[in-house]
Amino acid sequence: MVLCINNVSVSLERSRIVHGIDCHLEAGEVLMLLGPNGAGKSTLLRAISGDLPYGGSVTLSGQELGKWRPERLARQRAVMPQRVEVNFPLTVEEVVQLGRPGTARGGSDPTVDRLMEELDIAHLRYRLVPGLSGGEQQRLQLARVLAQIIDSPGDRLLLLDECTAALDPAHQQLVLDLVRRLAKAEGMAVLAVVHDLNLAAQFADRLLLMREGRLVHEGSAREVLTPELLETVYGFTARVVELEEGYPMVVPARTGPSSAYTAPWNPSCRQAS
Ligand SMILES: Nc1ncnc2c1ncn2[C@@H]1O[C@H](COP(=O)(O)OP(=O)(O)OP(=O)(O)O)[C@@H](O)[C@H]1O
Repeated sequence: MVLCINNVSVSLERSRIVHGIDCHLEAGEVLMLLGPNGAGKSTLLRAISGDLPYGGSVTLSGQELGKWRPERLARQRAVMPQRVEVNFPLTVEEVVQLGRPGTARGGSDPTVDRLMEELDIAHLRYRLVPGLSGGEQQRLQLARVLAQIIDSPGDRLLLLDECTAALDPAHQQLVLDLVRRLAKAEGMAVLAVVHDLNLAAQFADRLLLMREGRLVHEGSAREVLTPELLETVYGFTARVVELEEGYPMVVPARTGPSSAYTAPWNPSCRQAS
């Protein structure tokens, strides 16, 4: 088991934000964490990232996080937080290289080149980071965190907090496809906070649904993305349709003034049973 979270709780300013979460993650698995705003997803991720103190136990490869030597841990666990501000005048290539301690700055590194290609930032290689668009910055930060662990021996854990929030639909697909391919090909374990239920259905092996700091449901997309659970957790009325591609899709129900919009009929969709 790469990651074991046992009875983890987090308190901030004397308020309990995360209440006794249990979950585990195996090599090659992609687990996505869902839930409404304020559910405690980022707080849980920050605890696993070593950013916040927690109660309970979090082990990586069987060893409690606090017992890892920081330099070893940095080769096994990489974290992409929700917001990364980069205001210093480094080039795109230099920022990706920050994830590769030991590689000479300016020296050639095939892993850096490959990640820049995969994340569609190779053409920005010599651009200074402060001038990049939000989506370009987000892809760059993912390249940097992947560079940190991609070729480390042993278990690797990738923690992503809304890593597609600034991306257009094509780049959302590109990024999550890469993350999933790396999980399957390299055995990386991935825990990602996402808001887009349909991206979660498409790319996750398992979903974990949180509300008010507690785990509400865990399972496959079909088990978690049900109209009943979505209504209970988000207060959101939706239909769930089964796609021919083999995963479900959530379609918001038309309510109120927005009902003027009529979605085009899609013959590849049929109602989930
Ligand atoms: N330092 C803090 N002190 C007190 N409460 C905090 C602190 N930081 C966060 N919170 C609260 O903890 C709750 C959970 O926040 P968190 O950022 O983990 O939620 P989230 O599920 O990631 O939400 P979102 O989807 O909006 O990003 C929120 O109600 C937030 O206001």
